[in-house]
Amino acid sequence: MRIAIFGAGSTGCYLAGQLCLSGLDVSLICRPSIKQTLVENNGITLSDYQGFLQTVMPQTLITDIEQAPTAYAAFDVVFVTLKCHQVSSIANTLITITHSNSSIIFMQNGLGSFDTITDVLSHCNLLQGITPFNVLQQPNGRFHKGTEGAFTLQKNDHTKVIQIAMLAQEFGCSLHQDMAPIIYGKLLLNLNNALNAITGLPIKQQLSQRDCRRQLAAAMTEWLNVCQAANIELHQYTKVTPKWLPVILSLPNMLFTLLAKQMLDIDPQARSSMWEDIQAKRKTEIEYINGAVVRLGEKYGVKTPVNSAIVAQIHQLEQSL
Ligand SMILES: NC(=O)C1=CN([C@@H]2O[C@H](COP(=O)(O)OP(=O)(O)OC[C@H]3O[C@@H](n4cnc5c(N)ncnc54)[C@H](OP(=O)(O)O)[C@@H]3O)[C@@H](O)[C@H]2O)C=CC1
Ligand SMILES: CC(C)(CO)C(=O)C(=O)O
Repeated sequence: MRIAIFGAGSTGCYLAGQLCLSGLDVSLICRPSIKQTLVENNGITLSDYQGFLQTVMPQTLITDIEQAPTAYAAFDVVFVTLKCHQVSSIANTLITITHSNSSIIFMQNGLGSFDTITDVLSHCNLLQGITPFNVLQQPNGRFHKGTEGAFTLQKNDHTKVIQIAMLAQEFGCSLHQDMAPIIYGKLLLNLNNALNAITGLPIKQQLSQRDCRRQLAAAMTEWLNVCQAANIELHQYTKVTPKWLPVILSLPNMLFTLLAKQMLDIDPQARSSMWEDIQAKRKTEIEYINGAVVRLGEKYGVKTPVNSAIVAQIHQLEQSL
């Protein structure tokens, strides 16, 4: 089984590293700067907040598909790990590198990017996946996992093989038939991405401040209201059920610290991917995250002023950089 990671950046390199260490055949399709970093540092170094540290080199590093004839119809599984707004631009290349039995697994946060591509890719199996944890790209080809969780993939014959290989290395990997609750539930957590980028603080420090938690609770409450109106079910990622999260987040600091130990058991330096985007002066995924809450709110007649304000603030930040 040949696997490609298309758009290997923070999460893509982390996933590639775990797959390689699981004994799978992995190629990266990445920017020349990533290739150069990996060549100079003998591969991808995976590290995590619990002390894991290992370096591994993927089989092939491709920076230009047109210069890689061995990539034509070559991949049985392609993980797409680029940003939401970049997904639709790679449709033709995805067709070129896959065959009729391939599985393409889209690993984006938020809502909407998957829908932009499904119509044009009807030749093979289209799946979704989620990275429930944070990955920060660091110097020297190091990719650091800052929070807990394991890759979550839609179930089919390819992902079953991947899961077995990953579990054998104790990496964790969960499979689900119905990805909708997984994606919608993750969106609830991603409502912190923009707030984290706005405060500029590490997530742990941000969540230690009650005012910051209350803003997050307000944004989450709007999404929970939309989900109730739209009859959307949410997967539970935290110890408490989604509907209790805003309540817990709004507690005074002492009570919150006592009750939400797991939420604060994260790397002191972990930040959201949107914080990384703002720092790198890249376009953010705000329209697919808080923007999606606003759009669905409009559709179901639920007011979402908090998320609208967050969208506007992030657009302002994008323009000021
Ligand atoms: N980072 C994180 O901690 C988490 C991220 N996610 C989600 O995962 C998805 C991916 O995020 P993340 O890994 O952070 O993204 P990154 O921006 O780190 O990685 C995407 C990579 O793909 C590259 N790329 C874009 N287009 C192409 C192309 N045509 N050919 C080759 N390379 C390309 C980008 O280069 P360039 O920048 O030059 O365009 C970048 O290096 C997002 O939806 C994000 O929300 C989910 C959980 C955690
Ligand atoms: C893991 C989490 C929720 C961390 O903020 C994330 O998805 C992101 O940074 O994009």
